Amino acid sequence: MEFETFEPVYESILADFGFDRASDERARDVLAELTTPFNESRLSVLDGEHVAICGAGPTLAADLDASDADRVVAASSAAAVCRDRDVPVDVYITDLDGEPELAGDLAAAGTPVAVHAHGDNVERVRSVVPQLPDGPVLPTTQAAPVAHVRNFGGFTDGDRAAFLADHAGAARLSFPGWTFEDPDVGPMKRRKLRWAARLLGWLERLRDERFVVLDGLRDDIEPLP
Ligand SMILES: Nc1ncnc2c1ncn2[C@@H]1O[C@H](COP(=O)(O)OP(=O)(O)OP(=O)(O)O)[C@@H](O)[C@H]1O
Ligand SMILES: Nc1nc2c(c(=O)[nH]1)N=C(CO)CN2
Repeated sequence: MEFETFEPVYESILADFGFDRASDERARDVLAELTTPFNESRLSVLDGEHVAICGAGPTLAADLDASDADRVVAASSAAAVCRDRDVPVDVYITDLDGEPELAGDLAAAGTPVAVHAHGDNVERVRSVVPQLPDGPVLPTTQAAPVAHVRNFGGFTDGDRAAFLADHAGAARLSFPGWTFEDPDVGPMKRRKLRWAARLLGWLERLRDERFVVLDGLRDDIEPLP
């Protein structure tokens, strides 16, 4: 997705959470300084494939057992569940919120790691990114892309994973480990998951696909943009 298409939605997210665009831009610029251009041919493993976009909800382990996807994109701590179940991760998406060792281990194994910088994680970007090998790191932003820092659309790690897989040509997306109405998440996470649902609703319309994970929710989520 082009940033011009995403920008009005980004502005609504900023307004809803009270996030500051200039802080996102500063974080993006720090990430640009700490990284080198990512060779996007590394994402071609997703092209034409049925890609599982793994979320960190409580059903992930069981959903993985039942999944017939060709490829796995793991969002944040979902990658730890994949690792524990010996499910290989093809692409890892993170804002470095969880275990920083996961990003290091996956990048060391050559797995593409999409590292996201935003206004509230710049210190983690500064401490973790210099430890990662250059080639597998795909730097991302939710603000306007600059230099080699990319924005494929999306907000939370999970829905950004879906927008990235879409960009990489995935033929079908499924969503193991996604629970939008999760009683165990706090109010902030709940709000973020609402946005994730809206963003996935937008993406399924753009792709002319129906994501089963949204069944029963569509009447309830405000359409974007
Ligand atoms: N019930 C759920 N609880 C947590 N994450 C979920 C759930 N359902 C889906 N997800 C997706 O899984 C992703 C990874 O979740 P995790 O809790 O590891 O992330 P996080 O680092 O806090 O993510 P984010 O910062 O993007 O909110 C989330 O970004 C979200 O898109
Ligand atoms: N500024 C800012 N941006 C974000 C944040 C956040 O907490 N602050 N959280 C995200 C996903 O959890 C994605 N983007």
